[in-house]
Amino acid sequence: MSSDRREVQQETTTTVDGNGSNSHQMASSAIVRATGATTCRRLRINPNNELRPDNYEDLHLDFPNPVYKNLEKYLPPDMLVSNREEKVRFMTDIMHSHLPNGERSRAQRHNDYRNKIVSNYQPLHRELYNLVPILCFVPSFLNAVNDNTEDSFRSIISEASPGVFVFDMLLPSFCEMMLEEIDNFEKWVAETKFKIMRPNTMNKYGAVLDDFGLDTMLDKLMETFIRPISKVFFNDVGGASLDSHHGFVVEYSKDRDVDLGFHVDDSEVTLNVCLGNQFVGGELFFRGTRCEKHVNTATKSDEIFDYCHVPGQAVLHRGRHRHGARATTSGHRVNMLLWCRSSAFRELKKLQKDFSSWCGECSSEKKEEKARTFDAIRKKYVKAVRPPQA
Ligand SMILES: O=C(O)CCC(=O)C(=O)O
Ligand SMILES: [Fe+2]
Repeated sequence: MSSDRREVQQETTTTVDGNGSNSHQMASSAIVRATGATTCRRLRINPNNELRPDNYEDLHLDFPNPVYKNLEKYLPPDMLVSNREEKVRFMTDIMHSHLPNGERSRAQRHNDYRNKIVSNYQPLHRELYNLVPILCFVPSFLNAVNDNTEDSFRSIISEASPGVFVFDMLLPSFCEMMLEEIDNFEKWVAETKFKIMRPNTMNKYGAVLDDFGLDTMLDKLMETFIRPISKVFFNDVGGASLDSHHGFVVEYSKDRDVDLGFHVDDSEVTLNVCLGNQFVGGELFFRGTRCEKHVNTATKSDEIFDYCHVPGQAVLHRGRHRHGARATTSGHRVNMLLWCRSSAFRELKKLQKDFSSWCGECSSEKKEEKARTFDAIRKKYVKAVRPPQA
C-alpha cells in the first residue's frame, strides 16, 4: 500500500511509541516523584545548585544519565562524599521504589534485557561507542556548534518548511561505520536467535541503538549537539531542557518495512539522519504540527511539505509535527533517529491548554478569537459614535 493512500485512508494520526522509550519517559517522571518524597528518603528538600554533579555515563545505569545528574543535587551531604557507584546505587533504589509496581518490573525486565545484549554482543567498531566529534561530523556542523550562536546555526541550517530544519551533519565514513555496526548487530541477532525489541510500534525492522550500548554516545549527541540547536529553534517545546532520548535505526527495502504511515513521534524534538545506502523513494511527508487535542484536524495547504532523504543530511523537527515516509521503491534505506524528550516540558504541558506557539490549529483558533473580539469592539464603538437618528 502506498503511503499516499495510507495517509488518506488512515484518517487518524498515530502516536508512535518506542518500546524502550517508555522506561525513559517513566524515569523522567519518577524523578519528580522521587524529589517530592525527599524527607522520608533523606534527600534534600531544595536542590544544592552549587554542586557540580558527577558524570555517571560510563557506569551501567537503570535510568538516563541526566536523571542521575539532576537527582544528585538533592543528595544528603553525607552521601556526597561517597563514591560514584554508591551514589548511583542509592539514587537507583530511590527511583525504583517510587515506580508503580507494574512499571518497576517493566523497567527491571528492560534493564535485564539490555544487560544480556551488552554482555554478549561484540561490537565491530568500538570507536563508535564514545562520540568523537571529528570522526562523526562534517566540519561546517562542528564549527557552528562550537560557535553556539543563532547566527552560526542559521549559517548551516535551512528551514525547508516552517518547523522543518535541514543541515549536513554526518561524515560518509561515519555513516559507513554505523551501517556496518548495525549489520553486525543484526547478524549476531540472527545467529544467536536473540529476540530483540523493535524501535517502535510501527517498525517491524530496525534496531534500538540504546539497547546495544550506544546510549552514552547518543546522550552526548543530544546534550552537546542537538540541545543547543533545539534551544534556538524549538524553545517552545522544551528544546532547551531535553533530558532523555530514544535512539534507533529504521530500515526500508522491498523485503523489510516499505513505508511508514502518518504519525507523530513520542518526542519533543526528533533528529532524523539518513545513513544511506542506495535507494529510490522514501520521501518524508510533513503535514503541520498539532497538539494532542488537534492531532486529527485538517491540513492547511501551506503545511504540505515533502522532503527527499540525502545520506549524511539531518532533518530536525518537533515530535508533534505530523509526518510519514513514502515507500522505498528500490534499494535499501537506513535512517538513524533520535527522539529527544524534555521531562520539564511534559510536566508543564499538563497544566496548559493553549499551544498556539506551535500547534497550527490552536494558532488558527486564537487568531479567529482575536478577530471576533476585535469585531465586537468595533461594532460597539461604531454604535456608540453613530449620531442619533432624527
Ligand atoms: O523513515 C523515516 O525517515 C521516518 C522515520 C520516522 O518518522 C520515525 O521513525 O518516527
Ligand atoms: Fe516519526
